[in-house]
Amino acid sequence: MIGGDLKVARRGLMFILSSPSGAGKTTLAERLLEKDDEMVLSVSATTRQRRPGEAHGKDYYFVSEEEFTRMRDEGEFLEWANVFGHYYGTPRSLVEDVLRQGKDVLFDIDWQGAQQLDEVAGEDVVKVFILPPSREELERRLRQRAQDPEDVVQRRMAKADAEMSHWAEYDYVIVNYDLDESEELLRSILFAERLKRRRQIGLAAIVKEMIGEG
Ligand SMILES: Nc1ncnc2c1ncn2[C@@H]1O[C@H](COP(=O)(O)OP(=O)(O)OP(=O)(O)O)[C@@H](O)[C@H]1O
Ligand SMILES: Nc1nc2c(ncn2[C@@H]2O[C@H](COP(=O)(O)O)[C@@H](O)[C@H]2O)c(=O)[nH]1
Repeated sequence: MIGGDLKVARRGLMFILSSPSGAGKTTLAERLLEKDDEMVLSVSATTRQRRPGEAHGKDYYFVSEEEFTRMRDEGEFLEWANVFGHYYGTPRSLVEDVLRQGKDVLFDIDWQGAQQLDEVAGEDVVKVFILPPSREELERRLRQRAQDPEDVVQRRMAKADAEMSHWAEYDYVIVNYDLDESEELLRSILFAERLKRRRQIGLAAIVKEMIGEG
């Protein structure tokens, strides 16, 4: 995408979106992916129930607790956490494959996962926190999504403060007032991060060819 066909070889990055449930990160992730062929979504495994419209292998790998435990114990996850009473984990293999191709991986994970990826992948990680405009708007969005029963909505609202208290651990923070504006801001962050000198590993060879060795 950047540089058209004549691309400078670059190191792929790990682009993490976190937010309290309902702030809009899944919607923003879908929008980012729609127009970007250099980024691939990390599809997590989870033990939670499938929501209407969700597909196995696209939104999540829906697995039993036994299967999740087996995957965890065999080291198949790059990170994993218990969120809202269910297990969620990032399968290692896709992430490693995509990064090896010099492409980026997009993660929709909570603060616990973001901390773990930071520990294992440090320099390759870019963390963005999405805040809702207000608590009232967060609750409205959770309800209008109309995919969770009332007790689940209540539980997620009760956990929103705990998730939001981690905002300062992130590199960037976007208050998601308007989807179009937030999408544009996210894309700006992504493009700037791709252009960081240390990620453009093909630059040295290009410059060497232009100016010679000395
Ligand atoms: N800026 C916005 N203005 C109005 N509605 C929005 C905005 N952003 C997202 N929404 C809506 O809010 C609802 C929740 O969004 P979404 O499912 O993307 O949240 P999420 O952060 O991924 O939640 P979860 O962590 O539970 O997966 C959706 O119905 C979405 O269309
Ligand atoms: N640490 C991880 N958190 C994850 C992962 N996959 C999703 N999540 C987070 O869980 C909550 C709830 O998601 P929902 O789809 O049930 O609404 C949300 O904050 C996700 O970001 C994961 O692999 N690891």
